[in-house]
Amino acid sequence: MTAAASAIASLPPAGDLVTIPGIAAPVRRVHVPLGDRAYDIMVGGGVLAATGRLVRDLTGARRAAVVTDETVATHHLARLRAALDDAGIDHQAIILPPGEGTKRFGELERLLDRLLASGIERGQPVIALGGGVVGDLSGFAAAVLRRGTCFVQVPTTLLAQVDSSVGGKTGINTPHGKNLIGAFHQPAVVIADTDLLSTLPARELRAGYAEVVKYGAIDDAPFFDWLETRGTEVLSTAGGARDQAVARSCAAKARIVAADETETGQRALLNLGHTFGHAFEAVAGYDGRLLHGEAVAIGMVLAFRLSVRRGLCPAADLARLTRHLAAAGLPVRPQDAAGVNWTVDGLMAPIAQDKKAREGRVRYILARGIGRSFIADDVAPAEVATLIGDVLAGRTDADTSDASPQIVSAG
Ligand SMILES: NC(=O)c1ccc[n+]([C@@H]2O[C@H](COP(=O)([O-])OP(=O)(O)OC[C@H]3O[C@@H](n4cnc5c(N)ncnc54)[C@H](O)[C@@H]3O)[C@@H](O)[C@H]2O)c1
Ligand SMILES: O=C(O)C(=O)C[C@@H](O)[C@H](O)[C@H](O)COP(=O)(O)O
Ligand SMILES: [Zn+2]
Repeated sequence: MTAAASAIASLPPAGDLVTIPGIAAPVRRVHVPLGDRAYDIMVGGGVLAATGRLVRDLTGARRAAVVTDETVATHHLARLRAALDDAGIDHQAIILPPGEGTKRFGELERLLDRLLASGIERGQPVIALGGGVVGDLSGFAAAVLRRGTCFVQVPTTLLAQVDSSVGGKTGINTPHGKNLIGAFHQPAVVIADTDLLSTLPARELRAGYAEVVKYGAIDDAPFFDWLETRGTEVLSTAGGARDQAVARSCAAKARIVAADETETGQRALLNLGHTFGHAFEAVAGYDGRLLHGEAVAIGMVLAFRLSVRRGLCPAADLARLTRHLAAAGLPVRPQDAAGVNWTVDGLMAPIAQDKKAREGRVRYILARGIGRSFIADDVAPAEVATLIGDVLAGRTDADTSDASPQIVSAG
């Protein structure tokens, strides 16, 4: 990863440090101030063991349903079950197939059937143990089960710890596009045990890192600077820098969500790279060839390239973003995902379905530079089609040629 000219050693810590009985290290607590739906995100190594007590103290529930996937169950379900047993919470585990393909209607129906069969009540939490797929699907199931059932997130991927477990967006994909069916349903608490990331494959870690970089690119230039220096540690080493990056990301998301819970305005900034990224995912077919975070990395580069073309953003900032993502081992152009038949028309169709559209006009998150993103509602489809066509044809703009990246691999 590029060493920034000036070493940025530290960032002000996010959240506050709390001690939880039975947990060796202090835990960082980030608050999401949402009135009667306010909750805490608990970040730190080992905090999983406190899940039962935290859930019991918050909800008073003595029963719960744990939803997870086969891979996560192998690694981490036994410890969550022990934590629930410790607190006297009777529970049943529902284990889903892993991967993006699970975020669909058929699986939602099967999950709802199993939750109903378990007899779980509204006040008894559905606990999502897994990545964004488990979180989005089971959060949506909780949102519609008995018209709203208590929900708890125990995220196990970097992406889920920094993004999908926070903010209450839940839902499923359809052949028309990503997350087109869903609901806002906030969790009662988020328990982000960063030790769980030790079993996560390096490719998944890198995909989650794209959403970390996103926060810097949206409105936190000092965080982006810091990532340029400490990103390798975030990707390769448990503890220290990784925990800091998770807490900083959660604090950034909490701040934006608290100001605009249901995305009537500024929350759309969290969609930087997603109008393009979701289209890439839809065309790639949710089959693992292109992960969500990878699609977001490519999408952010396109959003910055569009901003440069419009004369809004210095080309140097596009180059810097591209270099940092590529150095982290992330794809930066659609062609980097092999085996997908990319076409302009194929990508424009899901873009037209984007949820940020107003009166038929798709809005994009553009940038005046790193940390200076904004919502643009004057981007014409033809401008986007030209951009995508140029990128697919490998035509780079003369002033935005990217410096060759130094690839590093995650741990
Ligand atoms: N709701 C939101 O605000 C939001 C935000 C960002 C992304 N998302 C959604 O999240 C999804 C992507 O989430 P993801 O990247 O976590 O993918 P994922 O849930 O598919 O998890 C990635 C893979 O890692 C495995 N895994 C999970 N934790 C593991 C662990 N600790 N050790 C070993 N393997 C583990 C899973 O079984 C899976 O195969 C997408 O559907 C995206 O749309 C939602
Ligand atoms: O929480 C948000 O708001 C986001 O946009 C976060 C995104 O990283 C995430 O991928 C989200 O699921 C996208 O939301 P969508 O409304 O565009 O489907
Ligand atoms: Zn995302």
